[in-house]
Amino acid sequence: MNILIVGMGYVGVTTGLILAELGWKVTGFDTNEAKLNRLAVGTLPFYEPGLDVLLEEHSRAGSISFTSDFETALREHPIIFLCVGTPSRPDGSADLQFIRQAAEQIGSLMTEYKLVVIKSTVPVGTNEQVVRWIGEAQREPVSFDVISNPEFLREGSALHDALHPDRVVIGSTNKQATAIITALYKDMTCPLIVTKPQTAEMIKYAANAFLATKISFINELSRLCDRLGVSVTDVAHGMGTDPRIGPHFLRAGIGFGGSCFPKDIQALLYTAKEHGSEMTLLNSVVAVNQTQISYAVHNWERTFGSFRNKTVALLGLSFKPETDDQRESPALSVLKHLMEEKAIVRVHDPVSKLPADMASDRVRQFETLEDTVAACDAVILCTEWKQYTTADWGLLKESMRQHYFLDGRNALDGKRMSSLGFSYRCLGNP
Ligand SMILES: NC(=O)C1=CN([C@@H]2O[C@H](COP(=O)(O)OP(=O)(O)OC[C@H]3O[C@@H](n4cnc5c(N)ncnc54)[C@H](O)[C@@H]3O)[C@@H](O)[C@H]2O)C=CC1
Ligand SMILES: O=C(O)[C@H]1O[C@H](OP(=O)(O)OP(=O)(O)OC[C@H]2O[C@@H](n3ccc(=O)[nH]c3=O)[C@H](O)[C@@H]2O)[C@H](O)[C@@H](O)[C@@H]1O
Repeated sequence: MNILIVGMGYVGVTTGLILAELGWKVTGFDTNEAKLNRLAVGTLPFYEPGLDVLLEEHSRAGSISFTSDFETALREHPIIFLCVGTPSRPDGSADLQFIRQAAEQIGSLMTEYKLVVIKSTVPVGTNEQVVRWIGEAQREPVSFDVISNPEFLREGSALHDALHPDRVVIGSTNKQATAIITALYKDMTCPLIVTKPQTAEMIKYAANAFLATKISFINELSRLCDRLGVSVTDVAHGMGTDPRIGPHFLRAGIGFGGSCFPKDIQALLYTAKEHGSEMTLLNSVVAVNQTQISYAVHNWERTFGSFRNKTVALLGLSFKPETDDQRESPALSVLKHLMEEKAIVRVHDPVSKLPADMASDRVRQFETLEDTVAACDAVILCTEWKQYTTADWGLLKESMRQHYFLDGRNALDGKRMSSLGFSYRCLGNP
């Protein structure tokens, strides 16, 4: 079966490569020609471990290719996956303009049956809306189906997550469409959950909202742990061994960021408001996350003093390790705070670049960890890249002016750092 993927971002490229890996012939389309050109020569437009190898392999084998000719591609592919972005509008609602564009283009150009699969994260009711958009754009009636197939991969481990998902969710009311998508995923060993499109759409938002809730829960608890002299890491371990709670997403730190949790929570809250439903808990999840960075910074200031005119090494720019994605990155919020406080900031990230509008003679990015920490008064760890957690801090400390280590991800062993001579502070671990 030939599959056309519309939208060559993190999800589109990963989905395309996974489907190629499952044995299907895939073509990628994007309105951004520069992205297509890069992909066509085997270069990923973003950093994601392992995908480059698959891209090279499947490009060489001819199982994946890229095109900017949508009309021809549509003719040659019976199945179309929509993987375009669904960013937040200023009011928090999901902006469906890219979904609509793609749907109308499909409708206006299709001349025979198509199965449209919505992989993007979209609010409940979008599946029916896409059916209307395609139908209205058709020049003459041609049959088609639209099914929902939300994606649950994480950036940084996209390849593993997409190849070994915990479940595949399919929102479909049509037997023929369900049979086609089931055949596509026949080699996946995980449970296949077939449900109504609206339920599939809600499952995606519910999963992200619940994961974010776990993070805000542990972050709020970490503030109390700080006051009580209790280690939140030990508490998370103790509670996480209960299988009803689980050990994941209980790492306290400077909060969640990324292209999805913040926007998806806002979209769910907007849907709730639209339907007159109050989501008190989810509003609090947002509130905790929004105040977590200022909590962390003020906590550190109590140990370190004011950041004014101090030289600080800020480690990590991306919203989590193993990605170059800086969307809603807590690291950038910490950096903004340090800039407001007139600190001198030496920035490092293994793959992510300092945004040009944040660079100045007081804020510079350095290539190596050694250069970054040299003559610094404090290190602030914002993103727990392995390079930072496994570094030889005993050696790095030698070149620092003062020896404060402020760990925004509770990623290092506090006892060990103290034994190396650091004044080590993290969150919820007094
Ligand atoms: N990034 C992630 O880890 C995950 C994202 N999602 C969801 O998947 C969707 C895509 O997310 P990302 O891949 O991160 O987005 P992205 O922003 O990396 O990529 C979106 C791509 O769509 C392209 N595009 C926009 N309009 C188009 C059109 N009409 N035709 C063709 N291409 C078009 C853009 O040029 C861009 O390359 C979103 O709804 C997101 O919420 C779901 C699970 C994981
Ligand atoms: O819809 C999406 O886009 C995706 O959103 C998240 O994936 P992602 O945002 O890539 O990364 P996560 O590993 O979930 O981390 C999100 C944020 O939470 C933070 N986090 C995570 C876990 C934790 O215990 N504590 C914590 O602060 C991370 O540092 C990061 O800033 C979900 O985990 C995916 O299942 C989902 O598909």
